[in-house]
Amino acid sequence: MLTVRAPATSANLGSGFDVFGVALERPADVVRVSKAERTTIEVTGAGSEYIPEDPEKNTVGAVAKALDAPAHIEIDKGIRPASGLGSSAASAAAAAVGLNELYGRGHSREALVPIAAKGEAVVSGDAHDDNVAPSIMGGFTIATDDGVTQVDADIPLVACLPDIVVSTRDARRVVPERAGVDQLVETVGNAARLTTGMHRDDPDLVGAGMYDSIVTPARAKLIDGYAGVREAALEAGATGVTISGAGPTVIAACHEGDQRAIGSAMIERFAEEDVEAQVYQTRIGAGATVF
Ligand SMILES: Nc1ncnc2c1ncn2[C@@H]1O[C@H](COP(=O)(O)OP(=O)(O)OP(=O)(O)O)[C@@H](O)[C@H]1O
Ligand SMILES: N[C@@H](CCO)C(=O)O
Repeated sequence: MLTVRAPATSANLGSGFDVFGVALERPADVVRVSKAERTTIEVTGAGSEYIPEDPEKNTVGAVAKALDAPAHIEIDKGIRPASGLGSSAASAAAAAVGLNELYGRGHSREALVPIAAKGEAVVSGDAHDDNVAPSIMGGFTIATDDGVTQVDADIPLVACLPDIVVSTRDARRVVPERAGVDQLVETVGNAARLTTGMHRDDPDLVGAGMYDSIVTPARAKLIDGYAGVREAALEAGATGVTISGAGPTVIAACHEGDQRAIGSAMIERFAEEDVEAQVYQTRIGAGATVF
């Protein structure tokens, strides 16, 4: 038997829709895999009552199939589903890393990314890699059709998860089909600033690069109180704030020592909308770890 801890992730970071992602130091899923004749799945932990154990419907089932690695897979969820924190991707990433090792398949971490993404296709209809890439490889990742570029980065973050459910499938329906040239120019500039900020471990540059005027405003309508929470986080010292993945988590970049004040401000602002929320004081962290 093998045990793997795979971290939550924050995809998009505003200017990098479907491309950028970061691994978060916490929360995480813990997945145990043991060889079996056929794949069976057991799920416990956060939101487990909403997660199917049928291998055709759980992200880890698709991964076991792709690796031709039937197994009994126990998933202990530390990441609530439909959170915008890459919950379904973390399980898929953990299964890919664990089954690859258990069956000695010999794939590199980068080669496991498209395999884990097959799990994402099961739940969102699309095999995007921007959550599985950082969950497997750690740090800041740039996932394109040509592969993944990974940068080790260290930026303090605050992830505020409100008690609202937004499924990736629904959040993808509101993404605008077109953008103007002005918006594209602005987005390229912000994405470049964010990438440079990651290389320099510079929270100001990363925060400034998190601004996006194309996808985020359309999705903000699915999160009660988003504009006020963003404003409150910025007033409390955040260097940038955006929607994490497809939402509803709101993610803020900041300087060391500012996380507590920012987290409290975000929770208080959600409370004014009668929305309960929880905060993770976190930072960019490592990828899946085998025990
Ligand atoms: N192992 C799994 N862990 C979590 N959710 C799963 C898993 N397998 C299948 N699902 C299903 O996936 C859906 C949640 O995935 P979704 O992509 O909407 O959210 P997310 O993974 O938290 O967020 P995001 O991709 O926006 O960061 C739920 O319907 C859940 O039942
Ligand atoms: N890039 C994806 C991440 C969610 O899985 C989205 O925003 O729809």
